Amino acid sequence: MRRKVALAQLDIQLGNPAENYQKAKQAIEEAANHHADIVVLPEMWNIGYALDQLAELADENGQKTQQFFSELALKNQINIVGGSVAVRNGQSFFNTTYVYDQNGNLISSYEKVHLFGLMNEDQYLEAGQKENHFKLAGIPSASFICYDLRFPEWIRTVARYGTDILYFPAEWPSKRIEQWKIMLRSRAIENQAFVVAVNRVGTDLENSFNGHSLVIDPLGQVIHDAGEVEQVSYAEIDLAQLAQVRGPIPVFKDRRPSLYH
Ligand SMILES: O=C(O)CCC(=O)C(=O)O
Repeated sequence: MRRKVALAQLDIQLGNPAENYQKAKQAIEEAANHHADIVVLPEMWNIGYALDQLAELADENGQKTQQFFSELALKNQINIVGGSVAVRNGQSFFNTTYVYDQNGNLISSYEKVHLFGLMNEDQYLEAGQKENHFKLAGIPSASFICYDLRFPEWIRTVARYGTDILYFPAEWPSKRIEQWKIMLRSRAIENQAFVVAVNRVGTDLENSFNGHSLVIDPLGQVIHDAGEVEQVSYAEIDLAQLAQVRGPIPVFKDRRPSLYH
């Protein structure tokens, strides 16, 4: 089984949802025109890290984003891993992913579990409490958000169900991009899964972002690097590779969870 994934490496406009929804719409339509099966967006694409404007700008109960994805997925017959958006729930704010199938149905959602203090998330956001495992385009998958990447025990907790693609939407700053690449490759190798990771480009008030959205195979080989410009780019995943990798080295079967703390 093969699947074509589209990586929407966007230049997110700080505190400008109108422009960002327009960019996301164009990217999803472009991916569909290129016959991608799945399109993936970056983290916090609706407003960027305008955390001090959450009260005015966060999406109330995620309603606007959910309607936006549902309509675009159905109209364009494309599966969407919707990066993440800033969402308001009552008095709390979350960094939330929505996943839609090509019929416009909400498949799952996820609230970022590990908040990144260096970008002040812990001062403004509530942390999520649950994992995000789902089947999309026929593929058992899981998604995380950016800083979650530094917690291999969290990734493994979700991946142990049998997960073929791990998605990582992010706003990962340029200055630590080598760590991004190394850790993404490690998560692919140790979980014997494909990794699809979508970062942003551009700048905000504090950081610059240089993309390098990646698709990595279960051996840890980078099969696609989106480079450093704003673009939608594509990679084909051959899921038959999973059995070839997992057969001779059955990592999940050989685990000794009773010894781990
Ligand atoms: O862990 C890092 O270095 C970057 C994390 C990050 O930027 C985020 O979680 O938004």
